[in-house]
Amino acid sequence: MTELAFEDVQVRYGTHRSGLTAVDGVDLRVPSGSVVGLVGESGSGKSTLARAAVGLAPVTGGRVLLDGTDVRRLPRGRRPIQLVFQDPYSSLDPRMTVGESIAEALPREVFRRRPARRGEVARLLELVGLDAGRSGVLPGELSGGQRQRIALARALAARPEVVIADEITSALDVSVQGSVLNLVRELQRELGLTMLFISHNLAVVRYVSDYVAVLYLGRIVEMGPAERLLADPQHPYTRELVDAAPSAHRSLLAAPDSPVADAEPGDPHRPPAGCRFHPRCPVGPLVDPGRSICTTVDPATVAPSREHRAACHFAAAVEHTDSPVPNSVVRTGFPGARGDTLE
Ligand SMILES: Nc1ncnc2c1ncn2[C@@H]1O[C@H](COP(=O)(O)OP(=O)(O)OP(=O)(O)O)[C@@H](O)[C@H]1O
Repeated sequence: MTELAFEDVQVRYGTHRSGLTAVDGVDLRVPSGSVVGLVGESGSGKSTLARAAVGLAPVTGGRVLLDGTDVRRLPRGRRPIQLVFQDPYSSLDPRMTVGESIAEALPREVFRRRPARRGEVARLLELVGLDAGRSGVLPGELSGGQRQRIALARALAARPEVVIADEITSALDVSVQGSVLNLVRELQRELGLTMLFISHNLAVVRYVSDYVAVLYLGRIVEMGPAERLLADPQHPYTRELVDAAPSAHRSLLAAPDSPVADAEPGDPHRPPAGCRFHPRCPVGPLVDPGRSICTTVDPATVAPSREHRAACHFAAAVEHTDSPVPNSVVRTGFPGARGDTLE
């Protein structure tokens, strides 16, 4: 079992003058064997963070750590972090049979021995709920849900310690989303995987996650145990997401796969000064001009409790909107950032 940690990670695209900082100082820990759900609207940097973990996006600051070791220092040939994408076509070659695609991802010593290779492909197909006899079909002959199962099998073929699932059910019919999510949960538990599960759909995240982290304009604005955070969101942005999501009483499958908030998303090319959320915040200077601190001072994460934290000067005021005392006096890191613990 392995812990994944992002330590003050920054990802900047483009040049100094014309670029944008898609991920800006993210501290996030995915404890060994647990699922952290990462939510946030389109453009908040979710995929960029995922890609940074596997070297597909440029880490321009901070570090990504696997059990304390910078992923850039891992021995060559080791692929302990596997990324599964929304569109399985991006990871499956349409000209290769699904068996070939899975085999290709096996460790070299297994791939070289034909009987072992065959046996392993059959085992992986069964693991993801498909008939081992289907190894000869092409991805185009399969349904979207089946292709996503193949993509999962291919990711697992590499024997990862960490799986990052990036919107893996978003492109699927609502009718098959549930079965793929169930499979993901079963595999994660059975194999003891550490998982970062990315989705813009809060109902989906609620279903699979032990912890939830909320990303807004490249920054984590709140993190905590899933149940607690969703039942009692501290950051006004998280509250917006929770209010916009289908209620827990409604079926997951009935949940519309819609963005979690309707408001105009922030522009990462020109992030606002102070708190990045202040131009749309329902408890900030828009409603109370006395709260000008939000336009000038970037809020650190504040701690209603050790496990559950929000980066808001007036986090407590989300519930008690008359609270006059800025919470920004309490400055601490997120769970997992530099030695803090989630347990
Ligand atoms: N390769 C790239 N070059 C330049 N800018 C990029 C690149 N990839 C992403 N971006 C920009 O970085 C920001 C974050 O994008 P990212 O795809 O990480 O967000 P996201 O939260 O995953 O959104 P979505 O849910 O729409 O995929 C966006 O403004 C996006 O346009």
